[in-house]
Amino acid sequence: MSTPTPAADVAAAPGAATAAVPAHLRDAVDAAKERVAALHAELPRWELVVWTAGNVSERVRDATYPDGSRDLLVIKPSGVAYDDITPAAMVVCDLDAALVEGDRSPSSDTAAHAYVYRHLPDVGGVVHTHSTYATAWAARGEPVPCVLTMMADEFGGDIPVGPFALIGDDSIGRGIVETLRDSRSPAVLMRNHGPFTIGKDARAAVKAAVMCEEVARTVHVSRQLGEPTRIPQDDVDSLYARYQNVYGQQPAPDRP
Ligand SMILES: O=C(CO)[C@@H](O)[C@H](O)COP(=O)(O)O
Repeated sequence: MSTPTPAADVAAAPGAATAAVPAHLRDAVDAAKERVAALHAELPRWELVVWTAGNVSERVRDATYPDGSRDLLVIKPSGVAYDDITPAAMVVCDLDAALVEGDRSPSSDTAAHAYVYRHLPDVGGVVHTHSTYATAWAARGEPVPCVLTMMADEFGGDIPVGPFALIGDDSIGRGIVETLRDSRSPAVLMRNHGPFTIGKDARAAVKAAVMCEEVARTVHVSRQLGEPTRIPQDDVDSLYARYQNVYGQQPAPDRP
């Protein structure tokens, strides 16, 4: 098995790739490019973004380094129209956000995504949108209160607000991690910016982004009618446990 080239050991011109995708990760990276490109199409389909706003990434694990230090991420290039997002257009970076493969600048949120992968090892997908209702809550700096069974199911409580952070470095990532590290919620509303969601893979993070917008909208509408009622914590816990462990199709039991 070939040893991956550490990005930091290879000098390169600014903006150029600093390392190649290791041969043993080639198939996994290509498969992730297919998934991530297709998932970007879900953002406009669910009306979570306008123009080129928003981004999806997925972690590619390198099992030869179980500490995750050589994992890669696949993300879209910055400022590219959703219609032009194809698997071949995808960009590969290491978890320091250095370019590994691709001929365009990575998403402006790459450092934020990379920070999340570095600090939350179970996270395999990250999504950022500017979906209208979730972003409206972010603009107010107010968590979405857990007043719906769908919220208890998916988020296990309120959707929290993260700190205001400037775009471009890992400040957003730090805010996401410090807010979500001890939360069951896979979504955080970054103050004055918008939702960032996480999941075991990119698809799960996209689902969390869709659900986040849905409940932000419903709770907002409910508020127009009066103050919605919180679900008691015991019921939130019970709903969350059922949805996370029982809901949907369970694997078939082993047969003798
Ligand atoms: O809000 C931001 C920056 O955080 C982004 O969502 C941009 O709107 C899209 O950036 P790219 O992914 O195209 O660089």
